[in-house]
Amino acid sequence: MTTVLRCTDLAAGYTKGRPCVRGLDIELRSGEVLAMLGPNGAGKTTALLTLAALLPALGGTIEVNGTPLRPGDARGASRAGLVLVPDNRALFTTLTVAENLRLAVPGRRRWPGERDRILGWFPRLGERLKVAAGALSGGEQQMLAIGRALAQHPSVLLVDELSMGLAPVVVERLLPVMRQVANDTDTAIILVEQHVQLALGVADTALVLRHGEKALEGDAGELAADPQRIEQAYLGEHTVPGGGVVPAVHVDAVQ
Ligand SMILES: Nc1ncnc2c1ncn2[C@@H]1O[C@H](COP(=O)(O)OP(=O)(O)OP(=O)(O)O)[C@@H](O)[C@H]1O
Repeated sequence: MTTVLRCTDLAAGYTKGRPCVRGLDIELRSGEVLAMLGPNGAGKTTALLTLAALLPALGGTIEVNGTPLRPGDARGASRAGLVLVPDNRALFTTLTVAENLRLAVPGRRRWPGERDRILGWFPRLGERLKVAAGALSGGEQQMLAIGRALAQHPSVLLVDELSMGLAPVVVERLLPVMRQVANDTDTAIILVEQHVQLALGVADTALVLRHGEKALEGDAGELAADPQRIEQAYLGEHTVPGGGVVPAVHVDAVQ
């Protein structure tokens, strides 16, 4: 597997000189699924927006397939194959499912083939092609948002909180599809996710951001088997008299 995305010492944020993400290194190979985890406000969305160059990096470098991206060059990032599914899903709510998909398919690609490829991952959308996107359920809207992103044949797909507003049972069905997409297409995927165990169940690797810095990274399966490490990375740890280290909150508190 080749490295498709490499970011080194990335600093990201909204004000020059005041990064809210610092020193972030990521190396992602084709077909690899990375779960980016961390508590609210840790900087996950900021990191994704910066990788997609929708926010100019405040420091560090981002390379896609060995080519450096210019900070804030969103068009260049998209041409290089970085595609973001934002947490608001960014659909044309008054257009139908078919129209939303059609608009995402570059002209040179044949529409029916592309549509059928996407419906292969999301057959439910096939039953809803003539329905306005705004009338879909939350899960169907998420399928459509991901389908639109896949129509662009990304080499790196960045998915911000797939589970936002969805029932856990829907998330349980959707996350494995992301694994399937990575397997089928060799697309590398970064999943920003609050459902820690579900995300670890489909990812190859995981990292935890806390206060804008990487607090933990490793093999997803190993981390899934050791929830206390995740919990400590989320919540920090404090020492108790006698020198022991205890997590601040019980492991079940981390979804
Ligand atoms: N548009 C913005 N302008 C200024 N600061 C922002 C903006 N958006 C987010 N922030 C700040 O950046 C920091 C990181 O936020 P970010 O949304 O990246 O975290 P997150 O890990 O994605 O959190 P959540 O899980 O709640 O979405 C926070 O301190 C947040 O208040």
